[in-house]
Amino acid sequence: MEVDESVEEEPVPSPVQPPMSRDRVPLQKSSVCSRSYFMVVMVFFHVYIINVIALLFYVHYSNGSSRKEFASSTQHQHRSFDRPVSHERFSRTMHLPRIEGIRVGHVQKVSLVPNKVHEMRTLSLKPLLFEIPGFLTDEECRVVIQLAQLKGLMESQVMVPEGQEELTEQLNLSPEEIFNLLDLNQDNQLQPQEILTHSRVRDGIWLTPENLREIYAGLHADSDGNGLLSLEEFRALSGDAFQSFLKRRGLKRSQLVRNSRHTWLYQGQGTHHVLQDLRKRVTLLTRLPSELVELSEPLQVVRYEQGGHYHGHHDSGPVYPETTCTHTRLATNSTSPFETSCRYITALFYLNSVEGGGETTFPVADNRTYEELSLIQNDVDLLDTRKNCDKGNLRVKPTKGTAVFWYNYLSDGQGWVGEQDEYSLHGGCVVTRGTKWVANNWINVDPDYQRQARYQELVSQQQQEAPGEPSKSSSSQHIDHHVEL
Ligand SMILES: O=C(O)CCC(=O)C(=O)O
Ligand SMILES: [Fe+2]
Repeated sequence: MEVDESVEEEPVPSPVQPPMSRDRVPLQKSSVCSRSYFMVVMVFFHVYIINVIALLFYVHYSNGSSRKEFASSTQHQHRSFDRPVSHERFSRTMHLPRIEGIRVGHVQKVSLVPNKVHEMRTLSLKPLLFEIPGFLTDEECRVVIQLAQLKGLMESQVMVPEGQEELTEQLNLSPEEIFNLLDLNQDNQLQPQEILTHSRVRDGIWLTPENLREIYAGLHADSDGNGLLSLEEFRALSGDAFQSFLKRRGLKRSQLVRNSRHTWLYQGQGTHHVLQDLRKRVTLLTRLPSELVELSEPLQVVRYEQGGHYHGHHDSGPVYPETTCTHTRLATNSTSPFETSCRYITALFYLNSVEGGGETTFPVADNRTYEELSLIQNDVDLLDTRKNCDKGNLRVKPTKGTAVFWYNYLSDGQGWVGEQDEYSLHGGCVVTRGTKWVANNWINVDPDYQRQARYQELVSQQQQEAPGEPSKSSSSQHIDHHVEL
């Protein structure tokens, strides 16, 4: 390419050049060079300074976060469990695998014990629910039942709940305020569903729509007879009118949410090998990290007599921003009123084959929609396992040695716990003949990753500080602070 050098050396003044340009002192070549040189040096100097600062930040923060890796059990920090730990961020190093259901009826082979292959059948996709026949041997069922009997079982639900009147008195609520609390859909009327839900949740008393009609009639509560309570009608009732009416009428165990006895069996080191084996098998089955399973609640063994039942419920509560989990409470120093047992998975074992009834019902499994208030209708209350088990979508027959397991939460799409799966609603149908023995293994995971991580880190530190001692943070707190659902 040819270059017209004359143009370079003697620029032709342009007619549109600003007048000032002519007056400029022509720059010497050497001064142009030194100016450019200065600019380049300055740019390099700034880039260098910025790099050094960035490097210092990187070193500072990367040291910090590597210390805070999830369950960094190799590191020994001299921090006791009682000392508060806060403002830590744990990088996401743990993911929760979720077993694929594929489709209802799909069977997958799983290897859980040497020389045996189990078949795992998908029972529903909403909730994700599986059945594994022969999960326990007959001998293992016998051992678990005998250990529970040896330990002793207690009533799963007390007849008279305490402390409710005190709360009402302390808060000094007006009838309007109580009415508003009960009016879930805020339509200024109390539907039977609203009263029934309240009674079941608050007192654990299972009123039926017929019971309610009987109470209204006995107390002359529904003066216009439309089946609803207006604020005026509600005001006319005294604060504990319902409770006093029920007390006068007498309360039977069959009118409670749950009519069974239960006990808890630890599954850690030093316990019967069958209990430890079961826990290992649950880890293999769920494919969850073993530390999660080990830090979960002990095994709950339940006995239903003839006539026993457990009405429809969720094993775990919904996730609100204020929700805290019982199992991670010690690690978070929280005193939230929204505390629940965060049970990611329920593994339920049938320890005997029941002669009559006693199925586990999943009334809305694989339903297209879920609407809480429409579960209770005047003619059919799908939550009632004494009356309406035959009307639900899915029932599992209790067969000795069979396990069922399901997810109580959906995934958050990033390998952690997401929203509660409302379709996991279930209950134990009334036992019409014989006795029913089951055991629950719940796997606790906090939907808040940071809280779960902090909890596990604290437990691992505690174990390093006092090796061999049972962790104050794990099984024992499930017993001490267990929230009955
Ligand atoms: O007894 C059953 O079939 C269900 C038990 C149950 O849901 C529970 O114990 O939470
Ligand atoms: Fe349950």
